Amino acid sequence: METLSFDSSALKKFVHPNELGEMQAMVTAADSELRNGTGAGADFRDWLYLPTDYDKDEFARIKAAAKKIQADSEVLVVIGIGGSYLGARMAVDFLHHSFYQAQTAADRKQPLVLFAGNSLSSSYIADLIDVIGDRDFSVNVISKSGTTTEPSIAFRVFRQLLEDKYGVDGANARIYATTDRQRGALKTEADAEGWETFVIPDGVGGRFSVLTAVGLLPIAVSGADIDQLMAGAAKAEATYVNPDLTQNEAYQYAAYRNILYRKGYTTELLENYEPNMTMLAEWWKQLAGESEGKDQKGIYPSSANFTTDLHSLGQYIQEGRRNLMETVVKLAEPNHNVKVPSAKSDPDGLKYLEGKEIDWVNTQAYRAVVAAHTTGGVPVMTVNIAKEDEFTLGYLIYFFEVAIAISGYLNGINPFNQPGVEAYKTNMFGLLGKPGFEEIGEQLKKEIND
Ligand SMILES: O=P(O)(O)OC[C@H]1O[C@](O)(CO)[C@@H](O)[C@@H]1O
Repeated sequence: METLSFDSSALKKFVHPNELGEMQAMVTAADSELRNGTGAGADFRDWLYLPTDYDKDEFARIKAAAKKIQADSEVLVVIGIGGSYLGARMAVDFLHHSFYQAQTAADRKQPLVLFAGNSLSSSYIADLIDVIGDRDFSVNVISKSGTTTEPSIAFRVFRQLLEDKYGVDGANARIYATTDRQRGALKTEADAEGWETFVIPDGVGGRFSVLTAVGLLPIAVSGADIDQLMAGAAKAEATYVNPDLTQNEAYQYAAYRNILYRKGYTTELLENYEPNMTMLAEWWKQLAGESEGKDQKGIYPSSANFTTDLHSLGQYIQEGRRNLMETVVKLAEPNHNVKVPSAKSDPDGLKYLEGKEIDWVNTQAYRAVVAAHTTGGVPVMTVNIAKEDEFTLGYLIYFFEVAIAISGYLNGINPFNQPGVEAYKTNMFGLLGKPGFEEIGEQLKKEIND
């Protein structure tokens, strides 16, 4: 099958055949805003050409650094939050063994890539230190701003750990900083300490940065093929250039989700039938939520993992409030095919499935769910993907990035800023007593009777 195909055939009950064509003028305008830079946030569109127009020298340095880390470390601790972590995290899950973290070093062959700085949980940090134990490790600290609280705190902890284990010079040789090309606290410190640095390009926002060093270094360290990842993305870049809705499936997806949104389907669930795509949905949730949720509007991005969640959320999806739409990422070819075994007796009534591939059962479940949810009033779209390999993942990443950007313009917002995330940070700095935020802190403490 093709690397990716978008299937909207289950939308018939919800979208009249003429509606897609009626979106064409708006889609053409959104495409022009995106590609000609006439839309809001135009300075942050460099991800659009990233699969082909990237720094080849840096790409070679990423591979060299990955080789060094593979040679001298059993663990790579990747420190970052939001767009500075989700892409690498979802890619490592998508591309490796379902029990990647539980595999022995010999089976995994490459360093274990673990993540920190994506919460403020002290137990998580302590447990991660425990899991590293005596093993050799390196740190990749990733932050565009260089001042984000969660990764900054984690970096202090793991830098200290490195220095205790290897001394200051030894630690400095094991720290890799991915940050702004020239500005920011992290860049300044990296230059002063001699850490190897990689760049988050100016024109690429965090949630669009997985195909920069942000994602590429950890993904390469995990042993995945980043050439293939970029090749898949490059194929998608070439495929999704035509604004004609009959030709461009990424734009179709953008148009349909906006058609549905305007009919009251305000929450979109990204769904999978493969547990190792759970983090794919988390990555997509930031991409969609931070891009589109502003000016008091936007589709709320949520997710569900099937068939697991059919036994928890399934009831709500089938019969709850009718504001849901679903987008399934459906895998065509699993990495392994296991069959339902034969048994001597049939107490579980599974005789009729003996010898059948479990993936075939999975696909019948998907087909059954699409039919049931459609009947229940939930529109379902499907993104069919060929394989769980690097090429397909690169393609899929680009599909979602370009679709969400077009979708944002269709809804009349700036898809590339995120002003809303500052509100909690300002309050938190006030409560923490950060210099410059004292007044806000005092005011808040009064409000919450602290
Ligand atoms: O890379 P940084 O600057 O640490 O930011 C991490 C994340 O935090 C945000 O700025 C939101 O707080 C995201 O947009 C970004 O992906």
